[in-house]
Amino acid sequence: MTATATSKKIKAGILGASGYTGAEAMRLLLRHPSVELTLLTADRKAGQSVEEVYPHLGGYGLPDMVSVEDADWNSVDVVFCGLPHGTTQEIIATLPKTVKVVDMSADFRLRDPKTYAEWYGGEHTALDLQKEAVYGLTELYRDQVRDARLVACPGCYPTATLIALLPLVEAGLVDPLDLVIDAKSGVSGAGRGLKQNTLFCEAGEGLSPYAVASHRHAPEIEQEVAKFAGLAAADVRVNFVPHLVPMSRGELVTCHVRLSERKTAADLRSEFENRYQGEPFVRVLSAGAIPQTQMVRGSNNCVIGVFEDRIPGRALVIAAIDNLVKGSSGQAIQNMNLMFGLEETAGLEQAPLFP
Ligand SMILES: NC(=O)C1=CN([C@@H]2O[C@H](COP(=O)(O)OP(=O)(O)OC[C@H]3O[C@@H](n4cnc5c(N)ncnc54)[C@H](OP(=O)(O)O)[C@@H]3O)[C@@H](O)[C@H]2O)C=CC1
Ligand SMILES: CC(=O)N[C@@H](CCC(=O)OP(=O)(O)O)C(=O)O
Repeated sequence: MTATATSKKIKAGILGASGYTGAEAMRLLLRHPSVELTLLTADRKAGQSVEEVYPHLGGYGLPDMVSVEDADWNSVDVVFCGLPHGTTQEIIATLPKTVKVVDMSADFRLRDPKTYAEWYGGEHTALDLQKEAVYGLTELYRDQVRDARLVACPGCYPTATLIALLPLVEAGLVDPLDLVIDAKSGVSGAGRGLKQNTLFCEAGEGLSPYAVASHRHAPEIEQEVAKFAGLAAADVRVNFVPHLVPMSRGELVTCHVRLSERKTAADLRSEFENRYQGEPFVRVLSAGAIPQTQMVRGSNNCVIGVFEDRIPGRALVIAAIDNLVKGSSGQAIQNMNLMFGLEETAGLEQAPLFP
């Protein structure tokens, strides 16, 4: 179904609407010219109104939250999944094939079932769907996303990291076997569920590295770096360390790269300028300008800066996104737009919120 083929609005459901990515998807889709929200699901909050769960979204006439068991799949053309890992695959497997799926969880991102089982604590239960899924890093997979029924949106850290690295790896400008990624995220990246490390007293006024060199986004980044470098995934290992930062949203990655012979930071900048020219949501900053999370807050934008390193033969690429927009719900809507033949930017045009 394309928007040009029918004037009817696309009927969209959000599974996991009571979570943070679900709330952000609701906020963005409320302004989407071609989408009507017809189904919202929750687990513990099933039966509650949107106003009860998210007071800031009250008064927009959204449907109440229902459990997945009570969902009417005939009421939707597409579902956005903001569900925990493992849960999505079970639920999606029961859906009619006519419903398109934009998944924000990690269930369909990893192509190798063994790697999935190793990092996500068990066998995948919907391998046929995993094979069908297209990796939804829109800027790099646009053509495949257009034709997909099931899109697996990248994790928030991989989104920023891969936008910053894949064009350089593909062009042979940096060594794919020497990538160090120093990543920071706002606390909403951990979801709305109660967790000790995201309590105000534990996350506030401090900076905490976690999952040091053992985060499940490392194999996802390695999968894509390997693909774009023409290597086997098993041969690529990246150094990836995430940090929790006391801010509600935003994400920034500082990527330390080794330049290929005779290449300079200026070559990296030229590659980005060529590659991302005309991209509606990726902005390569002018030399010297420093990416900050404040530049992208509330928007679907990704800003990138390239810097010389004092160590000869090395450079730094810094990228910032909003984890709840480009890092999840915004990118998911960008993908949905392509899947339905809409303007890629529909519903996503808002400028960043500052201060
Ligand atoms: N937060 C972020 O920045 C990003 C998150 N993601 C991924 O997106 C997904 C959603 O994340 P987020 O919104 O932060 O998570 P939240 O924890 O905030 O929300 C999870 C949602 O799933 C529902 N849910 C939980 N268990 C079940 C179940 N067994 N059956 C049906 N529904 C269930 C919850 O319902 P209820 O509240 O009623 O219990 C809630 O609506 C996760 O896979 C996450 O890793 C990806 C990129 C970025
Ligand atoms: C701050 C924080 O806790 N962030 C989450 C990443 C959220 C996300 O993008 O990832 P997934 O969809 O892969 O879960 C984490 O590190 O687990």
